[in-house]
Amino acid sequence: MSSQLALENVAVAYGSFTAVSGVSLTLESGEIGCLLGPSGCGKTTLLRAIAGFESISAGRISLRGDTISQPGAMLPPERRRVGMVFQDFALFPHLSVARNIAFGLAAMPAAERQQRVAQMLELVSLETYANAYPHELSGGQQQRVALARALAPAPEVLLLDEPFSSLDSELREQLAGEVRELLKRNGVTAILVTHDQHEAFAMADRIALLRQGRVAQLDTPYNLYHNPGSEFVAEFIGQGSILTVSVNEAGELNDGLGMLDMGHRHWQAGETLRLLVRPDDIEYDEHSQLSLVVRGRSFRGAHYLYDLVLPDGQHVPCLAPSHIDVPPGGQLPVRFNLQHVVVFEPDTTPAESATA
Ligand SMILES: Nc1ncnc2c1ncn2[C@@H]1O[C@H](COP(=O)(O)OP(=O)(O)OP(=O)(O)O)[C@@H](O)[C@H]1O
Repeated sequence: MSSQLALENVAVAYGSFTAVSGVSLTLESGEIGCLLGPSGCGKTTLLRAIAGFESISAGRISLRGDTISQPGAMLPPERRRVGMVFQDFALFPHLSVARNIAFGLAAMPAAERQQRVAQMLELVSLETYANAYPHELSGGQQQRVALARALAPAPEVLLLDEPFSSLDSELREQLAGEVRELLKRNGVTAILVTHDQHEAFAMADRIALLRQGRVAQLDTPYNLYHNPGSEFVAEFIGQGSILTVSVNEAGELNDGLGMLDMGHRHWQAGETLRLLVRPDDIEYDEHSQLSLVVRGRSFRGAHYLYDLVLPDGQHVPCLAPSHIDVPPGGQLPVRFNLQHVVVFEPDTTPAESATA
């Protein structure tokens, strides 16, 4: 059976500049995907290509097996059965909530339209706001109206363009979780664009992390964090440091501290490796012989995130309970717990250019 949405080897060019190339990904029915990445990596360009606002210069985009974009041919946005929620919600200020939601249903007979609007109001729990105007609603409520409006025509895929960015940061993660619940409950296939990994984690089943117009890794949130395939992914996702370490004659890793306990893993003597160390790979241990200098720290409520200096000058993060209160310049006794860390071969390839 065909995927709900499939991108095969898609490229998008603006004149001679190739903004996106070689992008392949599929979404199955009811799946929530995410395009994540730093500013300028091509997220919006890809979303616009899926919506039909941007033509593609290579590859194919299809919805349930039907081609909607290929070089030189594209179905116009209004014929794609794609719904869109914009960054600023784009509600019509002079229309009531109900009329905003009814906007895309002009072709429907009036009675059916009214029923559909009522159903959408219920879906987003705004039944009592049908006659309110957008300015009378909170940011979160406005967003639910935008969602209801986009879902009203029953699109085959819902596109969400940075849907939480105009809301305050406290609300964002909570809303991302709520929107996920709503979409999952209703079996909506959706794709979200964001540069915020917490939003991506809270909403998506699978994430395509983009770098300079290409997919750096397409994976579950768990794998992106725990099994990053490259240093770029490791540095973009979560916190951590990448240490340069050498392998000694016994095949063990040595970083100037003595040996790092890596469980049963061994490497070729003489090699240099890059090791991803996450804050939870280094634990506070009051009995440890090893103390590291505190370079800085930030308060996280239950924890301090410490920035510690190794004897050779490299830094490592460490998450310690916040009652362990060592100011910068002090020494924190720690233990390395590196059984699950990720090791990279040295990355000598220069960053790829997006321009083909
Ligand atoms: N209309 C355009 N004409 C020419 N270049 C463009 C156009 N739109 C985007 N670009 C370029 O294409 C690249 C990708 O842009 P895009 O807006 O897709 O990135 P993004 O990942 O969505 O970034 P942001 O998170 O900042 O919105 C950038 O280098 C951008 O400068």
